[in-house]
Amino acid sequence: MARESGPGGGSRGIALVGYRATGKSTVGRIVADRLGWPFEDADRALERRAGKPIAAIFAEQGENAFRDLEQRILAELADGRSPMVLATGGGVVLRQENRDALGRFGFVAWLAARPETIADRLRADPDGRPALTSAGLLDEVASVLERREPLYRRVASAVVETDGRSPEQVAEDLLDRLDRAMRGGDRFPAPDSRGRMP
Ligand SMILES: Nc1ncnc2c1ncn2[C@@H]1O[C@H](COP(=O)(O)OP(=O)(O)OP(=O)(O)O)[C@@H](O)[C@H]1O
Ligand SMILES: O=C(O)C1=C[C@@H](O)[C@@H](O)[C@H](O)C1
Ligand SMILES: [Mg+2]
Repeated sequence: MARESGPGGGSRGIALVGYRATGKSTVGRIVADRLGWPFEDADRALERRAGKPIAAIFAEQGENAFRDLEQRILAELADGRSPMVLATGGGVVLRQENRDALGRFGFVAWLAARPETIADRLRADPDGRPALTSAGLLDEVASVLERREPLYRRVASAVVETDGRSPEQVAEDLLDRLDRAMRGGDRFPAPDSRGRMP
């Protein structure tokens, strides 16, 4: 799959990208537990730094200010040397600087889902996510996702489908993809997806 920074080129571990409610935070935690690696959620790191929820940043300072902070947080998180599992924000791929920073991760998993699935999950998880357009929920998801898909694809080492699968099944698939990528010779930091050192 095409990448801007070369497949498996980074040493920062695993990053999960994808639209809202594709399960980056939920699945990322499971994968980190399985690997025994630290887990970080870029959205939560950003909220800690800002001292307020993302919705308040959008409302008070606008989306651009949020994107600037998102870029700073990702740059910091990508700058360590030991492996971690990072759940990113859904719009992280919008900026070239962020796509470059994702190249510091050895494996970038794109969690994918159909717009209908995403809208259903968002309705069931009213987490105060700010609107991204003035359209209705399903129209917003479909149109924003369509615009972002080429960007997710550009940074992804693998696409992991999440429709009709539990977070545990998605995590298992991700770990299998990781194993396969390592066997395929991609450079990746130890240990492997079962916690073994190569
Ligand atoms: N595979 C799945 N099957 C069913 N529900 C799921 C699945 N993955 C995630 N969910 C549910 O969808 C909601 C959003 O999940 P989560 O917060 O992990 O997504 P996210 O990709 O991190 O979203 P965001 O970009 O908004 O942070 C939660 O209620 C979660 O339980
Ligand atoms: O898709 C998006 O643009 C966003 C997704 C969330 O993870 C947050 O990063 C924020 O709500 C913006
Ligand atoms: Mg999340």
